[in-house]
Amino acid sequence: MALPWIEKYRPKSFAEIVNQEEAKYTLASWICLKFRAPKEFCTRWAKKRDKEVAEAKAILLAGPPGVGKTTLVHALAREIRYELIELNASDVRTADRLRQVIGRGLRESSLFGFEGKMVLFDEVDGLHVKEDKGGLEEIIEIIETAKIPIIMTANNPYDPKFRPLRDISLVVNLKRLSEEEVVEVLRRICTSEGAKCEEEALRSIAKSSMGDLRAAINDLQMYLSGGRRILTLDDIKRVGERNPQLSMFEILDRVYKARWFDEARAVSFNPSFDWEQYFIWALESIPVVYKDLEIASTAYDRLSKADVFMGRIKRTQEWELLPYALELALGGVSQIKGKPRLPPFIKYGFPQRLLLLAKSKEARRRRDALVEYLAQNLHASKSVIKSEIIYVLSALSKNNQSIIEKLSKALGINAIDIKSVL
Ligand SMILES: Nc1ncnc2c1ncn2[C@@H]1O[C@H](COP(=O)(O)OP(=O)(O)OP(=O)(O)O)[C@@H](O)[C@H]1O
Repeated sequence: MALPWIEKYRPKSFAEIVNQEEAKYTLASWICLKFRAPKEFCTRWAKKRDKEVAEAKAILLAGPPGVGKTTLVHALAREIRYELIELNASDVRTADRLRQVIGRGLRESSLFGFEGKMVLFDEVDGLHVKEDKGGLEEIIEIIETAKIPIIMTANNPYDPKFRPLRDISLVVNLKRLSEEEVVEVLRRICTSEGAKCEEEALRSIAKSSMGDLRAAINDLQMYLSGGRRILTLDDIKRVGERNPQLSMFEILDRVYKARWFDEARAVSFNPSFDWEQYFIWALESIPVVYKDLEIASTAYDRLSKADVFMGRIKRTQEWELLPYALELALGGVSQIKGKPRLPPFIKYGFPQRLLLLAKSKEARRRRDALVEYLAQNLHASKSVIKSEIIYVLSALSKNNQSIIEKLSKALGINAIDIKSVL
């Protein structure tokens, strides 16, 4: 099963993480000063004695995408043999949910001889402070009271709304990787994949990645997909200097017309590949491409299985399942026994579901404004407004035009538009 290379080559130890020495020293020092950690690890990495490190209640790793924030925390957990409880913004959506997940993680005893537990809040800047009611406060509360290491990551923690989080944490900045460092990692991957990669080709990939190692590794895997063993600068020029940002029409075309499984699968390495969009488009394009009912139903079956995997990955963060989901959704939809020869030009339609959403966008915006206004003024949650109040209001306003006029005035939206969403 082909694992994405960013997972296959994810560093397992501190030493394997390229650059980021400052971050490694700070993180290790904090752990060694405040928690239990193996002596050899502390001797090697805990080089800081600053007061601010010793006093930090939590660590906030900040830096651009793909420079090793998440990898650093995973490697740390492994080095000190701690079990990692990993949370992302969707787990933190409400304080209750967060308490539930953390509580369960901390209550359950560790198997496999872990020495302790630690928590990673990945991408805390993905929290929508306003909607994620109580999520931020709850993280702060957990940090204040926790007896275990709590580490967060963020691309941009400098937004004023995260001020309270910054105030109780030590912000550790990770550096953007240099072109040279990116080339070095790519070169190592080429060697272990048994591929001959021209130095200039790797340099070109590194240059366009702008220090994002994840993007660079994904690009390399895309260029070497389908079992290719040689990569030259010409190959890269042919495909396009920067990764081709494929439109959804091109993505579908590549999937359906792929000659072999890996070729279809390679579409996912394209930086513009968006799983959720692909799903919507594939769902509607299957009957356009496969006229034969049996073939179409096999394709649907595989797509739906992929969706089950994706749902499970989102819920449980079991990323090891990702290759299975992608292979079913791409290779599985593309390579079906008895599939007829496809015509050179297929008219993929723009999905009806997306069209409908686009058409109703303005109406939804007005409705959202109304819901927001009512929620604030009636001190009720948005879901109560949507499920109950709106209907009452709609019924009342039928015989009482003044309600509409008052709302129209308060919201600055004309009365006809208000009426249309009630
Ligand atoms: N400093 C590094 N050394 C070696 N490999 C790295 C480094 N940074 C990133 N990588 C590679 O890139 C992949 C992505 O890295 P990681 O998930 O840690 O990025 P990140 O900084 O957390 O990015 P994001 O903010 O987008 O989540 C890793 O699986 C690893 O293969």
